[in-house]
Formats: sequence, C-alpha cells, structure tokens
Amino acid sequence: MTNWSARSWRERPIQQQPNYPDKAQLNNVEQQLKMFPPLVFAEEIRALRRQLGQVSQGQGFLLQGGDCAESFADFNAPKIRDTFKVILQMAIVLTFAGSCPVTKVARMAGQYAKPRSSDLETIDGIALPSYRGDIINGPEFTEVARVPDAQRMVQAYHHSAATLNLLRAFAQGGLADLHKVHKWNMSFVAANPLKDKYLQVAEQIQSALKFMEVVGITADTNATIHETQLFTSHEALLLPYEEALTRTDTLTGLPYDCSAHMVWIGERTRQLDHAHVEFMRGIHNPIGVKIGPTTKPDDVIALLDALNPANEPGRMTLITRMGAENLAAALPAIVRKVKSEGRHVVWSSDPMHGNTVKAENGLKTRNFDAIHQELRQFFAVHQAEGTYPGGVHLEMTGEDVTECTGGAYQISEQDLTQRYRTQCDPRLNADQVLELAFLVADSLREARQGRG
Ligand SMILES: O=C[C@H](O)[C@H](O)COP(=O)(O)O
Ligand SMILES: C=C(OP(=O)(O)O)C(=O)O
Ligand SMILES: [Mn+2]
Repeated sequence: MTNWSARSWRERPIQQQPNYPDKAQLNNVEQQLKMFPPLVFAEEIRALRRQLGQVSQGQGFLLQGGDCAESFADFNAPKIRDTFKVILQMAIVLTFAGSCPVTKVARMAGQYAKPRSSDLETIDGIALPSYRGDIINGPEFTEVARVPDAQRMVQAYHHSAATLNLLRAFAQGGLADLHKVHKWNMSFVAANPLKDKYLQVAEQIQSALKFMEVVGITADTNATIHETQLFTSHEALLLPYEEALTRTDTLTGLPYDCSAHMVWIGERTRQLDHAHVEFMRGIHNPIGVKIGPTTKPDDVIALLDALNPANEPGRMTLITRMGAENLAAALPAIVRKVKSEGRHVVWSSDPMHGNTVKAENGLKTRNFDAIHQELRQFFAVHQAEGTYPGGVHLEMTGEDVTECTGGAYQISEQDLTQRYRTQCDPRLNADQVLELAFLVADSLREARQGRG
C-alpha cells in the first residue's frame, strides 16, 4: 500500500475536527493513549470481518445500533444493560424471521464524537461553538463547556473500557440467555396496544424454543443458548484518538484500529482525497461508509476502490441513509452499479439520518412511519435488483425516551418534551425498536427466501 501510516491522514484536508487551544496538552494525551492497552483484540476484529463476509454473501444479517452520542453524564450500568437487552430482543426476532445468524454490533463503548451541520449553535441571540460529542467538548450551553479539551479523549477511553467490560460480562454471564430474552419479548407484546400484530411471530419463536428444549438443546448442553457475542462500533471521526489506538497486530503484522471492532466514515467526511478515507484505507477493521441521497454511483465505486481495492468480502458495509422520500429514486442506480462491478459489500440501511425533522417546538425528531417506510423501501429495492439487504443501523436506546414520534404508543410532537434525553439525534425507544423488529420480520423473511 502506497505510503500509508497511522498518521498519513495528517497530510490531507480534514473536516469536522476540533481546534484544540492547548496543543501541548493534545500532544500529551496522544502519547498517553498510545501507551494504553487496546480496547479490543485484533482476532475479534477478524472474527467480525469473517461474519460480515458471510453477510455480504447472503448468509446472515447485521444489526447495528445504539445511541447517536454516548454521554459521560449518563454513564451507568442500567443504561448499558437496557440498550444491550433491546439489541438482543431485536436480534432474536430477526434471527427467527431470517432463519439466519444475526451479527450484533453496538454503537457503544466509543460513540463519542459528532459531526455537526453548523459550527455554531445560537440560542436567544447568543452563538457558541456547537457541541461535538463528549470526547471533544461539553453539551452545556456555556462558553467554557464548548472549548475542545483533549483530556476528554482519556475520559472517553476509560468510559469505553468500562462499558466494554460490562457488555462482555452481560454477553457471557447469563443475561443473553435466549429464553430470558424471549420472555422480555413476550412481556413487550403482551403490553403493546398492537399486540395482535406481533403475537403470531412471538408465539412461533416460543414454539421453536420449546422444541429445542424438548430435543435436549438447552443452556446446559449448548453455550449458544446461554451466551452471545456483541461487537462494538463508532464513527471514526476524531482521528488523533483513532490514530493513537491503532496498533500493529503481532500475529499478522497488520494495523488495526483497536478502539472498536468496526468503525465507519460519516456522510460528511467521506471525501475521497481527505483525511478520513486516508486513515481508514490502511486499517484492517471491517469498515462502514454512510451513503446519503446525493451520492453518485461512481462516487461509491471510487470509495470502494480506495477502501477495498482487493474487493474482499467483509471489509465494506455500505450504510445507506437516504430518507424515506428519496430512497426509491436514489438507491437503485447505486445498487445496480455496485452489483454490475461485482463488488462485495454488506448493504445496510440507516433509516434514521435521512428522516430527521424539526418539530414545532424546535426539537429534532423522526417519525416512526418514515423510519419504517425507508426500511421497507430498502428491502423492496434490493428485492427488485436481486441484491441482498444485509443489515440495519439504528439510533436507539433501551430507555423509555420520547424522542421519535409515532409507534404504537403514538408519541406526538407535544409528548417529545416529556423524556427528551438525547445529546444529539432522536433515538427510538425500547418499544419502538421492538415494533420495528416485528414489522421488518416479514420483509427479511421474504428477502431470505431460497437462501441457505
Ligand atoms: O448524528 C449525526 C450528526 O451528528 C447529526 O445528525 C448532526 O446534527 P445537526 O444537524 O444538529 O448538527
Ligand atoms: C453522523 C451520523 O450519521 P451520518 O454521517 O449518516 O449523518 C451518525 O450515524 O450519527
Ligand atoms: Mn446521529
């Protein structure tokens, strides 16, 4: 590979970075982080890459989700547990619907840096630098909080390490037991105003679990009943942090970004000749690229050339985030081009970022029906083009927030202020996530018909 190093991105133009006032402190923090242990192990990263390779061939499904922006203030065990639970609850529905393994990737343990539409936020005539995620500055609307502080990178590292530690404990310590997860789903269905709609699938899952038990496949005989594997991911936006956590794997001699298993490039920072593409082309993690509605098919091919020149399955996930109104017009040409060139990718749908609107009270929100519609259309386009819809990417939480409108509980714009807790974009709450799981179950089943 021509002249790549973990710091070669520094020679390229770069967007969406903080301007640290204290350069000596920045340098200090970078040196410290370079000495810290990696957060994840390269062998785990390769395991995810292999699984995503399978998904790209139609042999599995990717479920990726979590907060828009993790928060230092909201850092506690119940919050981590509840998001973990809802990811598993959704996964069990999708596993059943698709009759295929579901690879679970959390937007957790490192999702701390945010690109913003505007450099400034103005409230009551006062303009301050925008909040850019807890790894960069503070969300409070004060001049002091908004100054970029490099020390926050160390804090983000420690928060990520503790989050990951708890996730690993949950995944292996019994919280992921299939029967337990299904019980939570049954309680969700029983309480839901639209329960008749979801009951059939829930009961089918119940029968499948019962059958397994009867033939002797239990937690005692089979670890997969009792345990799960959850990978981590975030947008690799703050490159000094990502560079500092990039390590050469001793087994293979290859560089991996050990801040997470999977990292992605956002819609705002994927310019071909810029820093983020430069950094990502050299690391060997599976990577995602967000693809918005104005993307041209040739742009996607150029990105694939730069980021996956050997066309290896499992390396690339294209996360389309078009908006329900744009997807049908924008996605087919891209899918056709990628298919005609024989490129191996996981096609994943982020139905959140193209559907953000401002409510009358000024809060950012997304409507459940628009989210569902984008997902349905995503499945329909892939069905029509003969390609495989391989994943979903959601902003979601296990908490009972009121940030997205709609769903069975019919959250209205007026309800948003009740529990609007996000530090950046509106997330689906636990009930909305599960509804979505049950609603896309049919589309997934259809998409997988005839596949192994
Ligand atoms: O999460 C994605 C972006 O950071 C977010 O949508 C930007 O939000 P903004 O338009 O309020 O800056
Ligand atoms: C910033 C994000 O998305 P996008 O780059 O697609 O706008 C995000 O996933 O939070
Ligand atoms: Mn977001």
